[in-house]
Amino acid sequence: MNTVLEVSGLTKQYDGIRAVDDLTFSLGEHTATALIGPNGSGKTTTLSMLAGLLRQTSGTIRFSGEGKDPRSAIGFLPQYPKFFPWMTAIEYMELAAGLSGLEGRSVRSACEKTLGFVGLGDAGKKRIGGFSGGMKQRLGLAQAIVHRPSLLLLDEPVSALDPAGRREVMEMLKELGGSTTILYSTHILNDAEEMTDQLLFLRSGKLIEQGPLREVREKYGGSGYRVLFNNPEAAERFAASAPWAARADGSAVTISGEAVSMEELLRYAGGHPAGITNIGRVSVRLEDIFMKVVERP
Ligand SMILES: Nc1ncnc2c1ncn2[C@@H]1O[C@H](COP(=O)(O)OP(=O)(O)OP(=O)(O)O)[C@@H](O)[C@H]1O
Repeated sequence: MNTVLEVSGLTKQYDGIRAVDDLTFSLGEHTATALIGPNGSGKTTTLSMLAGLLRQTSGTIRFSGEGKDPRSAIGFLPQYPKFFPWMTAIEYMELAAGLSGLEGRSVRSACEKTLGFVGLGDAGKKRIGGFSGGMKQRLGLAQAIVHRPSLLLLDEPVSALDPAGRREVMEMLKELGGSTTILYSTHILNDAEEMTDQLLFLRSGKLIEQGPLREVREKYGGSGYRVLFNNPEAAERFAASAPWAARADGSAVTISGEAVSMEELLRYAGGHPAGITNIGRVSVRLEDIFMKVVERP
């Protein structure tokens, strides 16, 4: 896979605080990477340096589009995009398109098409001052993608949205992911779980865990099975007599995916069916992994 961005030893030192500390990672072409970490862990500072808005104290950022004007190759959505309330959405888009290097007669249609893509097709002539928070967030995304960047950096793209808006924007990002490399920070871990090839965990400016979601998941508990019973006693009996390690919790029994295959489990359960109401697969949630990673010594 081609590498789009290579970051090595990236560090940002402010007076008295190392906001970003020696980050090394790379982004493969057309992959989506979630940058996650507690408040103040350095996500915004990292994205700002990658977007070229903030100079690093040390370290290197190598972008495969080097040589090209980064404004035309990178799209950036800040955490709190700033708008001129007196401008209409289409005027703002044309301004953003110009700053990204788009010129000529196609600019207007690119802006209209992008507004349509983010669900603001009918709002082009409306003033931004009258937009809801969700509409502004969509407009922020639209300005970041109007020039079809090869690298899209998004700082909390969905945090300001309601659940329906979040879903829509995540679907848009998935669609863009087919042709763009995306790095986004988020606190909404359910969403990250859906659209992540790679995870980067930051804590106090340091990258303390990274890797493909599947590998990180395996490392922090993996996947397994949950057998549900119609009463806790039946669950206890099943867990105590099962030939593999099984943990009863109320009316449920959890079994590690490493201990047994689904086929074996079903065969065993068929011979010991007392009280069983459901058998399913479960995976450790990203939220649980997050807590383990950030609380790790
Ligand atoms: N201009 C600055 N001067 C001094 N310290 C700063 C500056 N900008 C950020 N910091 C500090 O750097 C650290 C990282 O901040 P940053 O905003 O990058 O974190 P974050 O992970 O994006 O947080 P959040 O999730 O709350 O948005 C914080 O301790 C912050 O106070």
